[in-house]
Amino acid sequence: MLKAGRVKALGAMSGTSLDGVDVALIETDGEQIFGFGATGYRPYSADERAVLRAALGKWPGDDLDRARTVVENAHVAALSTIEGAEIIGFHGQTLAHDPRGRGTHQLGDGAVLAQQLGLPVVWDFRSADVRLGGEGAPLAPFFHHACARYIGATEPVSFLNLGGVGNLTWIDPRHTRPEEPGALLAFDTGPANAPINDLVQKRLGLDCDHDGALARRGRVENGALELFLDDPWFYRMPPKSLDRDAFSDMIGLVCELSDADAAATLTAMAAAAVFRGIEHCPSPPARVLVTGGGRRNPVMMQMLGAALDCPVLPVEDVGLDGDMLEAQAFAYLAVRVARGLPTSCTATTGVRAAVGGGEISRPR
Ligand SMILES: Nc1ncnc2c1ncn2[C@@H]1O[C@H](COP(=O)(O)OP(=O)(O)OP(=O)(O)O)[C@@H](O)[C@H]1O
Ligand SMILES: CC(=O)N[C@H]1[C@@H]2OC[C@@H](O2)[C@@H](O)[C@@H]1O[C@H](C)C(=O)O
Repeated sequence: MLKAGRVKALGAMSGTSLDGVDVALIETDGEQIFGFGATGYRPYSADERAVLRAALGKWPGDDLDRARTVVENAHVAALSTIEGAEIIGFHGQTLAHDPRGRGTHQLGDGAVLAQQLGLPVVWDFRSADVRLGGEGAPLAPFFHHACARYIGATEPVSFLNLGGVGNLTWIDPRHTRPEEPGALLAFDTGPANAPINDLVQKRLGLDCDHDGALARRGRVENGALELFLDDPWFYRMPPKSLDRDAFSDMIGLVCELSDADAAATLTAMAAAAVFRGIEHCPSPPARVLVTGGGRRNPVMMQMLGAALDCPVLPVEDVGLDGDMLEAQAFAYLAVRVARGLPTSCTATTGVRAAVGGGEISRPR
């Protein structure tokens, strides 16, 4: 049993951009955040990344031995650099996500980590939600609610994560519990950095359009942008979630364009997807707080700022760490699971009733 009151929880996240493992310590009772602690990052080597990339789209039962070893070893290496944790939240590496079909698949065995690290590990956060009819994603929204209260927000605010995929959480912080009706609305907005990374990787051998350098020199092709926004995804009501590669053929929309115009157009698509998403919110947020790697792309941030009617700010402006928010989220959610508190609800994943997702493995 986890001791009552505040605990130090360590979270680990390996996101859809396959860059590496983020780890972060937080102090929480599963409801309130009391403070943030040490953080760490363990990048995947080029070889490891290639193994993971080759495993994308695979399901349990497929041959995943090499990829599993990469994920588990990188997590043990990252997590063992941080001392003082009483419990670990381990997200794993999403390989496939098809909540209305085959389910959702995060690679990595929490029991192996518990054994190697000597601590209880909460993992497989998404499956229970999917079994109850939910999207299984996004799961950070309950943590975003706690963050909104931690920063003292008093009116509706949104958190926007710009990772490989984008996801948005609208929060009314006047509700004390995240599962209360009216407290939250959350959903994936659409593709964010993944198509830009794929484009510059394929054409130029680069990892990303660093600082938006390429997009800054390009011109947005409005015809391609309009075709993109015609996708039925944008007319679907939230909650809704995406697989990393769900929009991978959008690169086809920019294949005739120059490198700079293609990058500018894909960046505009990521921003327009957010703009469309905000229209689903119950009321306009007073500010949009941006987390994830996309907040470092000034072109994407400028496009968002121009399209939205409220300040669009990196989460650092309110004292949070935009590189670590997802790792912190899974630390927070681990404590909620251990305490029997829900981690998602109808407004965040469409699940039939609020549910606590996650399996707990203890060292033998
Ligand atoms: N300086 C920068 N300029 C432009 N883009 C950047 C910069 N820094 C990071 N990025 C983009 O952010 C991406 C990483 O974002 P992040 O770490 O939030 O993704 P993730 O957590 O793997 O994804 P997800 O949240 O979808 O699981 C990089 O792959 C890159 O595309
Ligand atoms: C299935 C899956 O891993 N989804 C990720 C992905 O990356 C961003 C977006 O799509 C979000 O829905 C989710 O991650 C964050 C951490 C979440 O669950 O909130």
